[in-house]
Amino acid sequence: MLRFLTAGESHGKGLVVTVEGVPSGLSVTKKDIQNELARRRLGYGRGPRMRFEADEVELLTGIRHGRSLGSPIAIVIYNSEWERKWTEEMSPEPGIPSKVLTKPRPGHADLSGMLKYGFADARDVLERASARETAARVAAGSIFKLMLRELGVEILSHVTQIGSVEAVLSELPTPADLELIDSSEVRCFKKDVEQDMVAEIKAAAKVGDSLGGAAQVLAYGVPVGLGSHVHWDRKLDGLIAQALMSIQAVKAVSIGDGVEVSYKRGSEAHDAIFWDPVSESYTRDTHRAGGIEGGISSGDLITATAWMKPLATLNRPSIETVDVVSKEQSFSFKERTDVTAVPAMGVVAEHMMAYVLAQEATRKFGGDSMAEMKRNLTSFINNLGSADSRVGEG
Ligand SMILES: Cc1cc2nc3c(=O)[nH]c(=O)nc-3n(C[C@H](O)[C@H](O)[C@H](O)COP(=O)(O)O)c2cc1C
Ligand SMILES: C=C(O[C@@H]1CC(C(=O)O)=C[C@@H](OP(=O)(O)O)[C@H]1O)C(=O)O
Repeated sequence: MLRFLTAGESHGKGLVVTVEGVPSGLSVTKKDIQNELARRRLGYGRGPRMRFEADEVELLTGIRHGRSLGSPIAIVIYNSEWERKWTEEMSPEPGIPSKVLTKPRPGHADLSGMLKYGFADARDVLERASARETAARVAAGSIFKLMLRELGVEILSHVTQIGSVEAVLSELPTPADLELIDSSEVRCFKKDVEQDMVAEIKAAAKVGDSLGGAAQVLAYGVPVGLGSHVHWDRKLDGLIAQALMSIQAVKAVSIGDGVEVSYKRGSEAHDAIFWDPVSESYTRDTHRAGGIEGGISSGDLITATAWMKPLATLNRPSIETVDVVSKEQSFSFKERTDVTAVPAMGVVAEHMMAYVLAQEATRKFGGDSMAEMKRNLTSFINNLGSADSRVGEG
């Protein structure tokens, strides 16, 4: 089964990710991974770190001469600041930190993590809770995207909301629009809204505040049949929701028209089915269900939206908290922070969607090599509708 595991602290030496179950023969280069990591650093409103963080990648195992071997792939992403600033504070050697953080930040994992793991220093929690970890997810996800591309699937994302500014689209972006989206300061497909979003971020930054928002992920070319209706934990919509919700600060996820569809009547809420004699396949001219019915991909465009809360750390005296030693009412310690990270969250969401789809594709089409997996997919597609020969008889 395809799976991945990340390790690493935000200000440690680096992040590590191990990816297991990638078939042999997939073309993977360091450049492919670096390109996706560079996309994650995009977005107006990020803090100072994204200006110097280089996400330096090292491919340790599982890839030889640019192709996967079918063995576990291990990747390291070095943290650019480690050598300069963090060798003492984050040292694995026995010792005492020079600064102990005793005023947990509301909205972060600090206090719950300290209580759960028995720490008196919030840094013991925040280093791992930080969304720095999403760089490792994107490194893994870039491999899943390459796998999916071989199967004809392309995934993209775009920002649909920052703070109170929404981008209402008449047409959804396609993979051909990805470059245009990435060239937007806020990764917004609607150019006339982009400047309003930037203005909203500037206004929040000016008063030391933060913003949330939303990004939509679209997966084109997903074949029918990923996920399953037979068990609750195999439903594709459930798997996507979990993957996107696991991204730091994401607080809501919808599939297709999601919340919006609940306001409609049934007659207006579903995607009618048509037969296209040219392509000899079923088609839909609306995408309300987000490409998933009964937990199974329908062959239609998959869409999901993730909503992010306004970031909890502020560039001004923060939200009230308690000092865990003195128990005195206080303000949380100050950490470097982004004003908003919605554009980056969209990129991370793409890669988490890629994980779910690649994992389900592996489950459905199997194979130890990419060639075998592609043969299995082609055979499945070519035989669609012919599985039960009794249909149409009697
Ligand atoms: C790409 C990205 C960057 C983030 N940057 C910050 C940040 O600079 N400051 C902050 O307070 N939270 C930031 N967050 C959110 C926190 O990591 C998150 O709120 C925290 O770990 C608590 O998790 P929860 O909000 O999911 O409960 C970021 C999240 C993402 C996805
Ligand atoms: C490091 C990243 O994001 C970080 C996520 C983050 C948080 O609290 O989640 C807080 C900030 O950390 P720092 O204090 O090191 O600047 C962000 O920069 C990254 O995305 O690579």
